[in-house]
Amino acid sequence: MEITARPPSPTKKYYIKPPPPLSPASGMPVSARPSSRASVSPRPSTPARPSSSMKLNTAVPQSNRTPAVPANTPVSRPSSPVKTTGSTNHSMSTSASAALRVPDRFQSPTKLSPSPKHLLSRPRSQLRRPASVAVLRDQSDLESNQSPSNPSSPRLRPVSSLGVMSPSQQLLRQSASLHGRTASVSSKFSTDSLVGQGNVRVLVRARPFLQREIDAECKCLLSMDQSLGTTTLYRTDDIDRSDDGLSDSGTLLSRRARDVKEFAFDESMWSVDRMTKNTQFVDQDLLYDKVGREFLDHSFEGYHTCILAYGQTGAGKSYTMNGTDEEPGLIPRTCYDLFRRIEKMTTATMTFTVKISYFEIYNEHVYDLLLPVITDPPTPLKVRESPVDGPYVKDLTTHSVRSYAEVEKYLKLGNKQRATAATNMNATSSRSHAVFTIALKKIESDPIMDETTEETNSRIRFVDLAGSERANSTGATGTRLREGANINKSLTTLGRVISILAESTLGSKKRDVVPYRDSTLTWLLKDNLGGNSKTAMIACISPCDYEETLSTLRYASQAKHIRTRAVVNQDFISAVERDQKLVEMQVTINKLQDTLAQNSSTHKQQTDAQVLELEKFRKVIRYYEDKAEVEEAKRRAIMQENETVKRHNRLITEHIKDMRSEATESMKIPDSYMKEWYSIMQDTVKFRMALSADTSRLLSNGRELSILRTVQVK
Ligand SMILES: Nc1ncnc2c1ncn2[C@@H]1O[C@H](COP(=O)(O)OP(=O)(O)OP(=O)(O)O)[C@@H](O)[C@H]1O
Repeated sequence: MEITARPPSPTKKYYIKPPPPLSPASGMPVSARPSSRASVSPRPSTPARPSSSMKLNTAVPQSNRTPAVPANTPVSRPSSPVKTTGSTNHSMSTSASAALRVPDRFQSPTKLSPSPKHLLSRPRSQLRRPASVAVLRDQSDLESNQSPSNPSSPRLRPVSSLGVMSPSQQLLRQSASLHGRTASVSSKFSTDSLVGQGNVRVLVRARPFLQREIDAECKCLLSMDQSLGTTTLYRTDDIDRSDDGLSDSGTLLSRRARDVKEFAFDESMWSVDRMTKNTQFVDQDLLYDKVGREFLDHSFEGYHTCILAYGQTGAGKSYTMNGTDEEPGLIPRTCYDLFRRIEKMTTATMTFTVKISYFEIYNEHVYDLLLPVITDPPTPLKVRESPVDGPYVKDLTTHSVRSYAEVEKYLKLGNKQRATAATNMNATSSRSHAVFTIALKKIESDPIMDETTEETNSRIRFVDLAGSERANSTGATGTRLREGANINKSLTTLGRVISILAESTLGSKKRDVVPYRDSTLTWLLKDNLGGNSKTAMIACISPCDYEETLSTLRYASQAKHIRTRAVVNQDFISAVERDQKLVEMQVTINKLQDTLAQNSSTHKQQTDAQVLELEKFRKVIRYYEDKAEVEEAKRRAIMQENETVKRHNRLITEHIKDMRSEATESMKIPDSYMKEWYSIMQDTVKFRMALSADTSRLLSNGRELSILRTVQVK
């Protein structure tokens, strides 16, 4: 497991391959970066490098390859997320020998339906891709993909089979032709693919009826014209439609014409039922052909890509992106195809590394879905902005993967950890926006023949948005209600971002600030919505919910006006610069080693001093410990002595008691003596009393006598 490093410093010097000079179809500058980022100086004009896959088959002479950039023309690349250095220790080359482990269900067509054939079953000869897209087209590739059930004819009906078109359909066709987008699907956006800038591709997919809708006898409110990419929505099924949806005159008849809404998209994909006449049923396989394969092509060309699934809750977003075990969706199919191509393209001079990450935005907080152990409660991650790479999730884990089986393991883990809950509308409703990212790095170098090392970094992003919902439809209360409010808030911000970006594309004079920062979702998708990315939105709709479907279609309709400017994220390093870089890196390594060695010697000295100090302390402690022991011994001796003295005292006390009692015993006076003594005492008292009486008589006599004498003297 790896932790994403902070994006590299913007001061790094890179050489950027210049875009092809002009698009032959549009005459527009090819791969032009937005003017705000125009500080990038282009490399000296060189012929466009042939795509790698083309090289595989056509053996382009090395001398024809892009010449080395002179070492004195470095340019700084302010906005490209391409890294020629940094986190190389994490990267892992996927060599030809690396086993591409294919799960059983992809290996045996008889076992389970999603066999390789199932995943990639459409013959490449039938694929409707822009001419510019380079793909493997060798014979084995074609053979391995030949579908027996569908040997030659694409499942598209010819335009001529549509009959007479309604005026609005004709208008749509005219307008499409005016913009160079004819009904021929194969020509759609080829120009955009060449120049790397173009509108967000918008595809609409209508899902089948769910059991509860069948039980409620809901009626289908949709029809599609796939050749024009139009989707028509009716308020009720109260329309006069013949089997093919057209009246005798060929026009759609509605009694409530004002409630019929018609929208044109790049693709309108019918997945409602296989029985609808003149309508091609879009299963997971065909869906991958329509959008997944082409976007993977772009990734191999070096473009950042993003596919978003938008729609009402229960409209089929998760089914479209992830699918089921039996019917894998866009993400597993893309990953499977990715490793299949890597296996074929890896050579001694061309290697690939693949890293993945998966996070969700739940209640406006970002959570890593690929952490093996999630804390309870889970820790939200912070969103930071780098001047080079724009907004990114700090500390999000990225995982190097070498086979589809490894990706599948991570996907399962992530999907298991994603917040889902049952609502009235969907038994497994996603309560968060999930973003699965594949970082693909292609390194081409031929040390013998070629002077340059070419590095192409592209990012494939799949965004499964949480469903827009009305609280009364979902029956949400409490936590679900709060989740729903947050979901709606971020989707509303996404809507505002889309609307402002669309207005600016349509040349509105009003220059509103795009409120990317108003929600975590739009902030993290900033580049995909209005910057360096080829982006597709798949609007998933229910066949029988007028209001929600209308709102989704309006949303999607605005999104198709957004224009992004994707550039090939490619860097060239000349042999001289590469060597210089190696020398620089070696110098840095040496410096670091010196610092480490210095640090360790200083550290050793410090440690020795500390050890001495510690020893001193230990000695002091030992001294005090010894002292304490002696004191303790003394204390114990005194205690013992004390005890002995106490015992001694007790004995003496007892002895004294004995002696006293003995003495008392020996000093006892016989009763006769006592009686005698008593009578003597009584006599004594009597005598005293008599004496006292006599004395007082004598005294009174004496007083009388003295009075007499006094009188006598006088
Ligand atoms: N194209 C389809 N073919 C067959 N079944 C489909 C299709 N689209 C959707 N479903 C089914 O419809 C149900 C709802 O689809 P899903 O869970 O993908 O909706 P959601 O838009 O992701 O909803 P939420 O936003 O609530 O997560 C699922 O049972 C799914 O299998």
